[in-house]
Amino acid sequence: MAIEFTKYHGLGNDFILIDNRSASEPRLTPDDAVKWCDRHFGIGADGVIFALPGQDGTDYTMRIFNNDGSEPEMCGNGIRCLAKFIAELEEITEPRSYKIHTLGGLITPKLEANGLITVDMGKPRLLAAEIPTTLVAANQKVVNQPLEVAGKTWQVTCVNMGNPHCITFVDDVAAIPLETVGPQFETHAVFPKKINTEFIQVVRSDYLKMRVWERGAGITLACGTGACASLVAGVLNGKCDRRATVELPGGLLQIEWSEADDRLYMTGPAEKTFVGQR
Ligand SMILES: N[C@@H](CCC[C@H](N)C(=O)O)C(=O)O
Repeated sequence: MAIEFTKYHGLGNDFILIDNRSASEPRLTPDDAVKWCDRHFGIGADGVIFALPGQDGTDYTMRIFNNDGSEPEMCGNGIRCLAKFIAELEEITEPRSYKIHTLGGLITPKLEANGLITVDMGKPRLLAAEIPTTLVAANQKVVNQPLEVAGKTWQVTCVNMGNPHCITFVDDVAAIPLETVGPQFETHAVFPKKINTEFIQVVRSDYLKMRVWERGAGITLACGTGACASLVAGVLNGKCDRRATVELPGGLLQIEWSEADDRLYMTGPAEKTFVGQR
């Protein structure tokens, strides 16, 4: 039987959204997701997102498969798309927020009157399992660790925003050969769960330029969790303010790491592109 879907994107980071409210397991397998996401033989997307019933007192559960079929814990651009998708399913037009259960914890997107979505992304974790313990043990520093990749030593800071990120500050993001170094970061032996990799150019203390190689999806036009993780890395390295604009190839995100509650707040758009069935 054909399954209905809606295609959304958050700054060009694009997803197939599926109404999965009637079942607690995703309606597609990871193999299906690979086929659906194929840009030549399928619908084409960076991932497939399922709106499932809530659990532990939440309104909904979000599950997501990357376009290689792997399942990440969280997705920042995806959860903005999910908020718009469920508002449409519920026929809600006024501002409201949703409590969403994810594998990365409770996340709360809020639909604003201006059409943007502000997401309470929770607190960053710095000493998560994803931070290579070999590196931490080497000099007991959490930020700015040396890491050998592609024959070069990079200074990296690893931040977990539900999913793991490895951030490097560079002078010129345009000069980074993402297609070649990205996969080598992603599959580096020190990251047993693989990793998302962000390269950040500090334009001003309140304006960062970012390019990303995503775990399980490769080069994407934007990454919300990556933008949050990068701002945290920037603050910890004394390179940026706690509130900054992050410029991605697909557009701008506003990110704040609140001093008051230690939580990250991400504001950006989500747009519906088309509906279909397959
Ligand atoms: N694009 C996303 C992150 C999607 C998951 C990522 N590829 C992973 O495997 O962790 C975002 O906007 O956060």
